[in-house]
Amino acid sequence: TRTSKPKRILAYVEKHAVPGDAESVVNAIDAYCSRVEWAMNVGSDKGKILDRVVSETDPDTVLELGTYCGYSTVRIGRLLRPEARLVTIEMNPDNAKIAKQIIALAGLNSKIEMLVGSSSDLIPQLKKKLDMKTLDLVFLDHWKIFYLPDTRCLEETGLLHKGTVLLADNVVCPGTPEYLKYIRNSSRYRSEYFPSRLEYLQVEDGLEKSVFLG
Ligand SMILES: O=C(NCCNC(=O)c1cc(-c2ccc(F)cc2)cc(O)c1O)c1cc(O)ncn1
Ligand SMILES: [Mg+2]
Repeated sequence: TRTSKPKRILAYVEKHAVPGDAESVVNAIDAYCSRVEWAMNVGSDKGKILDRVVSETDPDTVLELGTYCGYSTVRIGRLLRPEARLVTIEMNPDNAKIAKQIIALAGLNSKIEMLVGSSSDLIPQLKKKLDMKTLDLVFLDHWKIFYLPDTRCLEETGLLHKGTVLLADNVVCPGTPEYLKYIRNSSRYRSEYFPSRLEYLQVEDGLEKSVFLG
């Protein structure tokens, strides 16, 4: 069947990355998306901020909302300790299929579990499905209108603990106004904005880091 952008990204990664070398997978996707065709990966500028937050948090359990091709999944997974676990939720089954192959090529299958479906359906199941005690880090990068309802759901399902870090992509572009308004005005979070650039472009964007205070 006709190729899709995720399929073209996978083909490029298969050709240019070193199997088992997660860093080379990240670099291959960045090379393709900066030279050939733009794609909605968090990218290398915001990716460096993501790397710093992941390293400082040193999480045992991570939830990613919005896998797409698995760029940030691999970017986060490559920094996790062997016993740490990352669950990533992707709504689009075609994207999930590509992401699974990219995650496998990066050699990160043992740390990463992908769930395909809507975050609002799957978050309530996380607690029992994966014996998830609580989450140390949540990376929000799916549909921007879902950031707030899914954060409320995470609170209500008891998946957040004192110190859980929420890191939200695209709070400027495309923008997540309702989420920002809630999280910056809530006494249950301490938030900080990290200004950056939209992936592969000169447009402003940034990440919002919010620590749950319990
Ligand atoms: O997660 C689902 N889509 C990707 C979300 N991500 C984005 O939309 C996204 C968009 C942009 C972007 C920025 C500027 C621009 F001009 C166009 C797009 C950048 C990013 O960094 C993103 O992350 C999804 C959930 C669902 O329920 N059904 C189907 N798809
Ligand atoms: Mg994004």
